[in-house]
Amino acid sequence: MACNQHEEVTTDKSFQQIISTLPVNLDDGVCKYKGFWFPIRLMERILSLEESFKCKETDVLICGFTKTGTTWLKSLCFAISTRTNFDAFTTPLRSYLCHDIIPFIEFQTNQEEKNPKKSPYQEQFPLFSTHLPFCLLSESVKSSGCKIIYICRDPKDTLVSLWHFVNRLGNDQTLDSVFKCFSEGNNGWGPYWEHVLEYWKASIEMPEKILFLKYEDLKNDTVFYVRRIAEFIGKPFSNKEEEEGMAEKIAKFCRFESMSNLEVNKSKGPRPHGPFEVNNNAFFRKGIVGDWRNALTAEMIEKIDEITEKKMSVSGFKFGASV
Ligand SMILES: Nc1ncnc2c1ncn2[C@@H]1O[C@H](COP(=O)(O)OS(=O)(=O)O)[C@@H](OP(=O)(O)O)[C@H]1O
Repeated sequence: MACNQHEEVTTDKSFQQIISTLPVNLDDGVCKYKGFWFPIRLMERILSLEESFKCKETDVLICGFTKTGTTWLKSLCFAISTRTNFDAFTTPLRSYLCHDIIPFIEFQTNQEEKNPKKSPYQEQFPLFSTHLPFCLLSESVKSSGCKIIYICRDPKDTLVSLWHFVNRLGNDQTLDSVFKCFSEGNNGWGPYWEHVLEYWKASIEMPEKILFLKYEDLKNDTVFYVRRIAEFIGKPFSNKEEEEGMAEKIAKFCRFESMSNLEVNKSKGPRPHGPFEVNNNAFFRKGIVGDWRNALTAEMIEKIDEITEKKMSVSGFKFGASV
């Protein structure tokens, strides 16, 4: 079976067989595979991608756990890749939600749709995205010269963002229940800490292949990271672009205040998003660092910090801004 950008995924009995053996949490609609939990409805697609997603040298895969800033990173990467002038990236970004320009590969459920739509921009600018953990990326992703850009975020902000998001989906869930699920690692694509650690370790082993970013760093100095991403994908800013202030223009256009105010991001939807239907504005809430202080209880903060310390301290990895 082939599953790449050009070929179609079909139902496979062996995938069904694997899925039937996986631990399942029916309350949350997730099953566990290779240490991570995934929505059952996406599992066949995920297995297929793991087996046969094909990458080219020129592809860039944008990766991140849910609610860590993938929408923002997509807009930045798209703008950086497509920039020839201001209109070249602002026109598409004014017309489409980033997730429609660069869809998550596991959300393209092409069992339902015979010919899954690939964004027209992907033909020209090979950007793809996924929430999948590093261990489930296909052999082709790992062995081809394709680049990976990963974003992570403070787990407390990720949790709070997730809680608001699930409520925007109409799943009336208390902070307590989302906290329990997140801290136990049972939510889709979780556990979060292992997700981050895998990419972090891989980025140290292969710095030329994986660029590891933090939401907080991007917030502190977006222009610096716009330049960093451009260099990483082999498209550094020319002297002329520097004189024109292109990196600054991209950072400014993609910042939360402008993206969340675009008509397409304010009012369009609902749209399919993996196993859910969601309005575009669900991807834009506050876009700040440290909002957990307004939501989490002292016990929750203590518990998340404790898990972070336990799981991350050996690696030397620290969440939050680098400086
Ligand atoms: N442009 C820009 N700049 C800064 N922050 C932004 C931006 N766009 C979205 N956001 C905030 O990112 C959070 C959503 O994360 P994701 O985009 O990864 O969500 S998703 O996984 O794609 O559903 C969510 O964070 P919270 O505001 O804390 O909920 C969004 O508001």
